[in-house]
Amino acid sequence: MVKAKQWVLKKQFTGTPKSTDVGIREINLPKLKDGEVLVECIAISVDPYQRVFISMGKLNVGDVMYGEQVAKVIESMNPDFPVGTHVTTFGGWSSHSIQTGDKLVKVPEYPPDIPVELSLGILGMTGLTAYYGLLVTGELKEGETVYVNAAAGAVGTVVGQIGKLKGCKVYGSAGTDDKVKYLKNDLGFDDAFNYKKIPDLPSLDKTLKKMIPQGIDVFFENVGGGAFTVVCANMNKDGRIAMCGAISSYNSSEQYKPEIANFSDSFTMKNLALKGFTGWDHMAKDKDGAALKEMIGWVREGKLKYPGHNFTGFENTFKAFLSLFSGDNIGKILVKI
Ligand SMILES: NC(=O)C1=CN([C@@H]2O[C@H](COP(=O)(O)OP(=O)(O)OC[C@H]3O[C@@H](n4cnc5c(N)ncnc54)[C@H](OP(=O)(O)O)[C@@H]3O)[C@@H](O)[C@H]2O)C=CC1
Ligand SMILES: CCCCCC(=O)/C=C/[C@@H]1[C@@H](C/C=C\CCCC(=O)O)[C@@H](O)C[C@H]1O
Repeated sequence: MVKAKQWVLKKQFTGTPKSTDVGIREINLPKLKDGEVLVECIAISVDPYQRVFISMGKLNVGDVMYGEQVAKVIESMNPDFPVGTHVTTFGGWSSHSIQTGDKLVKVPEYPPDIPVELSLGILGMTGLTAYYGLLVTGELKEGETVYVNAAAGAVGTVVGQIGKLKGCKVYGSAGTDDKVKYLKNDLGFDDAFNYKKIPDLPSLDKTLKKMIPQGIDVFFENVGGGAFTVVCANMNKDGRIAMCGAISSYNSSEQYKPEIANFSDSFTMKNLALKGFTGWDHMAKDKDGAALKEMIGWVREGKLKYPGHNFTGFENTFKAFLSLFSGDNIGKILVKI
């Protein structure tokens, strides 16, 4: 009999999640039935949407925390997924789980120098969100100017690098001086700033005007809040906003803040386009995985770096999750089991 460790929701989150809102339990998993496999988790992905799922009421108290993991098949009653197969699956924050074939995606046969964990980051949901958001939703063209916030994160680091690969000017903001240095010195951003050092929205406007005098063509929005209006005011005619997320609101219970001012000045007069998207929807439409193939090629050729921070040990999953909101780390955050 195999025991599985699971993180479960003990109390619906209000504000920043607390350690008392979740807990670890151990359960005995039943024997496999035909078509099922037993997977052992290699790494768990912690992602901001997992916080939003709680606000949306998608999880009940007692449910296993939702999320994607990369795992290895260790017992199989499904010939399509023999023992040893590496898969990604929404197995949640669990050490072991029983899955059916329709809930599993085989990790592609990567070259030996590419670790399977990248299927949760640059070669998975966050990397592909950057790719599709910038190139498909944002319709980025060579020579244009991109601005991305949360730029030193899992999605932001990839947005900036793809922007540079496409021959564009790339600017970003992040919450520490070390992150800003990393963006400029290691990832090739043309410039970046620490938004925590900007005292108010008029100062943000001045910063953007000085740093990006040519104006922004594609705004890759990860953060939301009052800065949104200011960035839009610094966009060029026919600019596109790829609305990826709004992490600044995820721990807030205020639902309707009147934050969009000067709507007509920016949107009507400059013909701006605002489009939301999920990486997930784009992936489902990209049937032959053309984006993933291109990303694997760029990683192999050393054209894309994949910074990340690994927490070690199942018991550190919640700590890893909280670090998304405190902004302590650069790149994709994973928990290695
Ligand atoms: N549409 C889609 O399909 C997807 C959307 N997303 C969205 O993309 C965004 C980034 O996700 P991801 O790359 O995984 O996460 P990150 O790796 O970027 O981690 C989150 C970062 O957000 C910043 N942050 C946290 N709280 C705040 C705040 N209150 N104000 C400003 N910045 C904050 C922190 O960096 P800093 O130091 O800069 O503050 C932190 O490091 C999120 O909004 C997420 O929901 C992600 C994946 C898919
Ligand atoms: C749930 C809002 C999250 C905000 C943006 C974000 O981080 C998106 C990430 C997606 C994520 C969630 C996708 C869909 C939510 C469905 C809600 C519903 O009504 O069922 C995940 O699927 C991968 C990312 O593409």
